[in-house]
Amino acid sequence: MTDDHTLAAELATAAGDLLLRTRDQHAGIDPKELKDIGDQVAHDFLMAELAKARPQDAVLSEEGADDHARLTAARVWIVDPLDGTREFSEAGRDDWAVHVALWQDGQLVAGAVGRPAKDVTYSSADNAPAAGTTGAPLRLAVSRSRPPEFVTLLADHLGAELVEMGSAGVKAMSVLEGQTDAYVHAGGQYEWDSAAPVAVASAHGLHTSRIDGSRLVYNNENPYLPDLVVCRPEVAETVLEGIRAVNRG
Ligand SMILES: Nc1ncnc2c1ncn2[C@@H]1O[C@H](COP(=O)(O)O)[C@@H](OP(=O)(O)O)[C@H]1O
Ligand SMILES: [Mg+2]
Repeated sequence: MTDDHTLAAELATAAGDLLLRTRDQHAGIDPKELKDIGDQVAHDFLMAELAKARPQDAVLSEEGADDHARLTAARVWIVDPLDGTREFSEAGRDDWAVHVALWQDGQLVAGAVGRPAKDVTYSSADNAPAAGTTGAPLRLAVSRSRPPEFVTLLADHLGAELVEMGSAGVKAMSVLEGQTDAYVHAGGQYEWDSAAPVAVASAHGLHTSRIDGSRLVYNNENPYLPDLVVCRPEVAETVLEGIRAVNRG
């Protein structure tokens, strides 16, 4: 049987290929319609494949009805079939992703972030350390369409640069690639936005937490998980101290 890390990566890659084909087939249609089609085809694909490969497991998907059987299940796949939906709908953009994570007995145990337009899938099966950084100033990955004011204040406090891009997965993986030093988000998000990125980032030795430094906890009854930090371990204390300072005002 395919192991969980490999399955997550295979599914993220295959759903990503499907999304690339879907985007080509529907080139030129109304972006709103393209977003809906993308969300749906990737969701349907992942649900069908997980039902085949892991029929006993529960699934929490951004695009599916929430089946509360997951709350007593030992294993739950947490998936965002298309993260960075807005960017997917804009011709030529490559900052969108497919997220597939597995939660088991209280923690994330496997995950993959597919970045189809770049032909790359990041996986918890790999544990190579994150790529190096250039040092000062710190670079913070931030939403291009709705940067939280909190992160702008943090960048001011730290003397950091903001690097704008779409998708939570793409932002977290930019830390892994050494393109940024930290991804800090606050003000709203759901478990599917961060589960796979956090599983992959932590497998590669990056720091992952809530903005108050506490552990990110998944498979809660309410999947709202509004904030997170993914960063290089050597800057974690600086970033968390900066967050405390911004919160103190
Ligand atoms: N304030 C907020 N409330 C809820 N979800 C948010 C949010 N800010 C960002 N997100 C979600 O986080 C993902 C990355 O967003 P961004 O690129 O703006 O940082 C998006 O997922 P989806 O594309 O799956 O909807 C987006 O919906
Ligand atoms: Mg998302």
